[in-house]
Amino acid sequence: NFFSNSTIQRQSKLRTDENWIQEKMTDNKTRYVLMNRNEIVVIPTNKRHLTLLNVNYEMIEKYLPANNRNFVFLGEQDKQCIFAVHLEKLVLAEIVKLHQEARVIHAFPGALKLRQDEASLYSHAVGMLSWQRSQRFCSVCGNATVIKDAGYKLTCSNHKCSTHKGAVSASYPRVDPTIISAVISPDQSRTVLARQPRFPPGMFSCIAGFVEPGESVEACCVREVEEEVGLRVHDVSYLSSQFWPMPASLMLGCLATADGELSVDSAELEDGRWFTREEVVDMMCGRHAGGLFVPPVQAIAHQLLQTWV
Ligand SMILES: NC(=O)c1ccc[n+]([C@@H]2O[C@H](COP(=O)([O-])OP(=O)(O)OC[C@H]3O[C@@H](n4cnc5c(N)ncnc54)[C@H](O)[C@@H]3O)[C@@H](O)[C@H]2O)c1
Repeated sequence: NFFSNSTIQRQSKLRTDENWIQEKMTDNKTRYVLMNRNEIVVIPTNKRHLTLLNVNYEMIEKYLPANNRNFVFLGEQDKQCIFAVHLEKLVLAEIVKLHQEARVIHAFPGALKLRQDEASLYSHAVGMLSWQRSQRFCSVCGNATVIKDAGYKLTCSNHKCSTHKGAVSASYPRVDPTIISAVISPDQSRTVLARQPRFPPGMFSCIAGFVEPGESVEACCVREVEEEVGLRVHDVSYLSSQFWPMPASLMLGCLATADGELSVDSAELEDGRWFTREEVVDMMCGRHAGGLFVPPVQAIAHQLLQTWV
């Protein structure tokens, strides 16, 4: 699935080798992916496609943050190391000026125009860098955290902090498991799609929700479908997963059969309906008579519906 098809070798065992990381960081063959929160630096390849700007160490040396903050080693591809770095907006603007066709764009929907492998680099980077930004201080004593393992571990800078003695001695990157399900009628002829108020007008999607502690994927699917559209799910089968960089959901794609009376939770959803297979095909192809549509091909919601139709 899109955002989850990286072709890099993550080389996780080398993250603890500080000398190797330092050497690769400053090697001019190394490539840097630049971002600022939800923005990325790209070069248009044609009207519909973008590529990430390639920058080497020399080009960004003076902008690199102190103490390796906002910085992560993504991995190696064709013997070239790839790092990602979060830079201030003004810095990105300055770098862009040096590259004729480069521009800073909003990652959504911009990242949907990247090649699959670059979209996966972006999702890896945004998941890591947003986690680092959210963990600047120790949750036990409030002192600043220190980055370790090429960006993959944070420890407390206060050596007297109890985290240095306890089992939970460090903070690791966070991934939020989330179910997303195509909910199908028992006769297989219809599926339920719903829309949240924040969706673009006309867009309907599959039922989704975060897994809670103590829940299996199946139990979460049963609960979310019941909560959101009032239907009882009989069986759930897992299809595939997608890392969704908003900022770090792991979408667990399921198919489920459900019956009962549709009852939409109006606190969370603006609308929810049964759609026939034919309607869904029209929505996927952008030719629905009422102008309704489903998420784009890059979203696992689209892939689940594709499997069902
Ligand atoms: N890739 C796809 O096809 C696709 C389709 C639908 C939804 N999604 C993603 O699935 C996720 C969940 O969808 P949703 O519609 O329920 O989202 P949502 O963002 O509307 O969240 C629903 C509720 O869950 C709680 N919540 C928010 N963040 C949480 C977290 N990290 N952990 C636990 N609870 C949290 C909040 O109370 C929030 O109101 C979102 O990230 C959304 O972007 C992806």
